[in-house]
Amino acid sequence: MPSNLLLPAIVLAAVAYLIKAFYSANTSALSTLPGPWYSKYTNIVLRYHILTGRRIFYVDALHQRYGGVVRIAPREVAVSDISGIAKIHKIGSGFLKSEFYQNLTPTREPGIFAMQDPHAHAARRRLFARAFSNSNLKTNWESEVRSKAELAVQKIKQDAVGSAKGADVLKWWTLMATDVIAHLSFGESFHMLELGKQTGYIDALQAALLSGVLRAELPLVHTLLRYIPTERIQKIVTADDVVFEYGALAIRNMRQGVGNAMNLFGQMVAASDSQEKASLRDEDVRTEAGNLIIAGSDTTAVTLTYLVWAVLNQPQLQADLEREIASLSADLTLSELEDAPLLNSILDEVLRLYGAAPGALPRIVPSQGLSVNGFHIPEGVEVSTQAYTNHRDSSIFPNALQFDGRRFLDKTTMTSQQKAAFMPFGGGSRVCIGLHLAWMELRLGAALFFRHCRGATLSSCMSDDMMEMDNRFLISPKGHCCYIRVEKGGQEEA
Ligand code: HEM
Repeated sequence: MPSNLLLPAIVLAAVAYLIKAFYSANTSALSTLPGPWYSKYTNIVLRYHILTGRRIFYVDALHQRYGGVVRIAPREVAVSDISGIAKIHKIGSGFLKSEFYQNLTPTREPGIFAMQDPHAHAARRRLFARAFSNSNLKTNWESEVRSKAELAVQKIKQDAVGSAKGADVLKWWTLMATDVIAHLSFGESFHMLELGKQTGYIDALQAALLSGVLRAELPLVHTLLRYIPTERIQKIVTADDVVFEYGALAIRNMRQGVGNAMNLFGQMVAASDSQEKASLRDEDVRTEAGNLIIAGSDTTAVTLTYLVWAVLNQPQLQADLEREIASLSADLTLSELEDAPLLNSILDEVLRLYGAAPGALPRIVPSQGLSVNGFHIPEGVEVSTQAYTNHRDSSIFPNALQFDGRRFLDKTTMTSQQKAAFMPFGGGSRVCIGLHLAWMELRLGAALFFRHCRGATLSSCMSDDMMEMDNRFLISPKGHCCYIRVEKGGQEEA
């Protein structure tokens, strides 16, 4: 082409592209959905908020402005309407998890968290269900969980008493929750609570997760990073391999383990028939062991951290909770904790406002489409719901933005709307499989803390700003810490 025609050709191509983009944006079946004008053309604004850790706030603000159904990107719709949420998450709805999950999880094969095929997922779920049932956890794992929670609180107390800065509860809850789920997955403790820091395997797991976020949100950047030969970058892009190799330990303990050395997979296999056994191959155990650690560590740790922070911000509530815990037996049995009214009400309230996974749970609309609020969303579009918005809806929860530790004291008064909106552990067939384990850790961690660290206060270095939520699928405090102090002599039981 003669060089004097090159520029006009480029301009013409650009104009044609813009006309096509404009045409398809305005004739698409989604063009009538409410939302900001740019969401018809680009996902760049949404991606910007995801990468800056502010997706939940951005989408929530769009719901406040545009209502319960909002187009947030050309092929993505956010739904906060309760009837829409029920349709998306109900069992057998046909709304499958989107590709997002597979990109996010750092393994070669999709594990239970990311699987899309409903039959394969249901089979894996059945296999896991026994091991994660409340009764199995109580019989086989309560003493491990309890001793780790006791050690975590002992470490918190050691750091908190008499020191100016105090103890970082986020650090100790993270080591506790990671030690718990690592022990269950691998069949032996990583002893991170004893070491006071995380192991190289957990470093690799976190790097693999970071690599997954990049793969999900910025695939081109992820590919290019492979060619940058610095040690730091290579650690991130090759972290998958470290995680995969380490999984061999889970396989060995599944086969050889007895008693405490047996892991959850060993228990699953022992309780399954030969067909089910065959469905759990060695590479699945590697995958699942890593995934369970990701799903079961920061989630519980962050929730416990916000619990301490929220309660310490309300001295009267703190005193009442400490009194309730002090009135229980020296053993703090699980059944006592399950029946402790204020403890459980506070935990529900923490899960409402600060549950660790309040963000988008993306699903793909099935062939019949989704009709909600008078709009029709066609097959193939990605729809997502976020508990952050529903849990803060004041037409559902009165004074929704206020942390009210007594809100759930009498759960028989919960309205059907409240029950439908309350989804800290997700819903339907993909509801959190670790929720009984989470509740065990939350109850034990909180009760032991408020028994042994009575009168704790937030350290003077803490500000509300540091506890603002950073949202990267899960939430975590922006300041990456939560320091508390206990006065000498003030920590003993009354
Ligand atoms: C307070 C703590 C926790 C919270 C708030 C939480 C929250 C959630 C949520 C919202 C989901 C649904 C995700 C979706 O639909 O996309 C989920 C799924 C899941 N969670 Fe948890 N979780 C917690 C603790 C745990 C623990 C301790 C484990 C350990 C095993 C765990 C393992 C899983 C797994 C494997 C899934 C995927 C289930 C499936 O797709 O079938 N979670 N969790």
